[in-house]
Amino acid sequence: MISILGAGAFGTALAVALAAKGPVTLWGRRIDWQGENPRLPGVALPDAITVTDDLNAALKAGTILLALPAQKLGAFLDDHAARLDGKCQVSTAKGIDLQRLTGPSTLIARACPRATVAVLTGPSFAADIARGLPTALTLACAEASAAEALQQRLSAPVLRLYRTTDVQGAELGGALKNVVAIAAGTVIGAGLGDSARAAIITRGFAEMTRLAAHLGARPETLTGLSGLGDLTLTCTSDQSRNFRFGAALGAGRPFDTATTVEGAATARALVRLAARDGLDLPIAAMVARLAEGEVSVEKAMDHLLRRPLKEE
Ligand SMILES: NC(=O)C1=CN([C@@H]2O[C@H](COP(=O)(O)OP(=O)(O)OC[C@H]3O[C@@H](n4cnc5c(N)ncnc54)[C@H](OP(=O)(O)O)[C@@H]3O)[C@@H](O)[C@H]2O)C=CC1
Ligand SMILES: O=C(CO)COP(=O)(O)O
Repeated sequence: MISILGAGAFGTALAVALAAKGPVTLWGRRIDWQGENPRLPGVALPDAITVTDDLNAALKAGTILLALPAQKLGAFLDDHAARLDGKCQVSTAKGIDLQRLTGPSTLIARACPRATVAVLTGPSFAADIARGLPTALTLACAEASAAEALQQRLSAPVLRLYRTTDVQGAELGGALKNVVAIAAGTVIGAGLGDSARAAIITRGFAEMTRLAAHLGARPETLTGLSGLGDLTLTCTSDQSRNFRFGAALGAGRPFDTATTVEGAATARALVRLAARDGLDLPIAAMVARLAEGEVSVEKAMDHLLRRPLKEE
């Protein structure tokens, strides 16, 4: 049995895809809807999905997908560690915890030392998955045999999973691309053009790869679905909330603060990491300041352009 914890857009979309293979439990802390989840409008839920707010019922499954936002995951794991430990836990969160400065896999491993820890990430909008459009993702688990078993269990007719044992690389790809997507959105929202966006994507990718290698990831993982793949998607599509948030910043428009925008807190986490480890992460630093309203778009761009000239 599979349970998905977190009945947001992504948890619900994964439930729809996996329901093609068998029963799925979708848990939310507050289920105040019936039939159609307002976070994923226009999607009818198949009968194979049981929607519940009963965590004990959901935790009867051996495989647990954690589809919570990155900044909520740590406290959730702390609250429920005793019941979650020993299970196979697959996180879908794309972010770095601002307080603990780690990604989801380390949050799980610290809270639940006996758990099998995995990450499911890659270019995939919830709405695309839920509509049955083809999607390719990365399943990362340090234990090769568990990675293979999960790849089989979580692949579905239109959900094609590749596997890797580089958990750090896979989860950093997903977390860091959100920061670059905000920067790309800002460029477009401010009317700076497609050429400037290409520059931000490329230099953002260089920043992602540098940081990931520093944190022990394999650089080639970043060229896969979870890095380059998701970066490409998120920096070029209005479907992305991170991109839309950046576009609103760039255009000086307000943005709904209830929307999940993982890149904003992650950019702040990266600024702290950079200070801790003596790293140069100019794009993350710019996004953090822009998102906090500490600098204007003009000043931020000017600052990036005036950095010392260097080799590529
Ligand atoms: N949407 C997408 O296309 C994709 C999203 N992801 C990633 O998946 C993660 C979740 O995103 P997404 O589903 O889109 O976000 P949503 O904003 O759609 O939903 C977030 C969900 O998390 C729940 N939640 C928040 N805090 C808690 C908590 N403390 N305990 C229990 N539930 C909680 C919310 O419940 P409530 O309604 O009660 O607040 C809500 O159901 C993010 O890291 C995102 O980057 C990955 C790939 C694609
Ligand atoms: O991660 C995603 C697609 O792979 C979703 O991106 P947003 O959170 O920016 O909407």
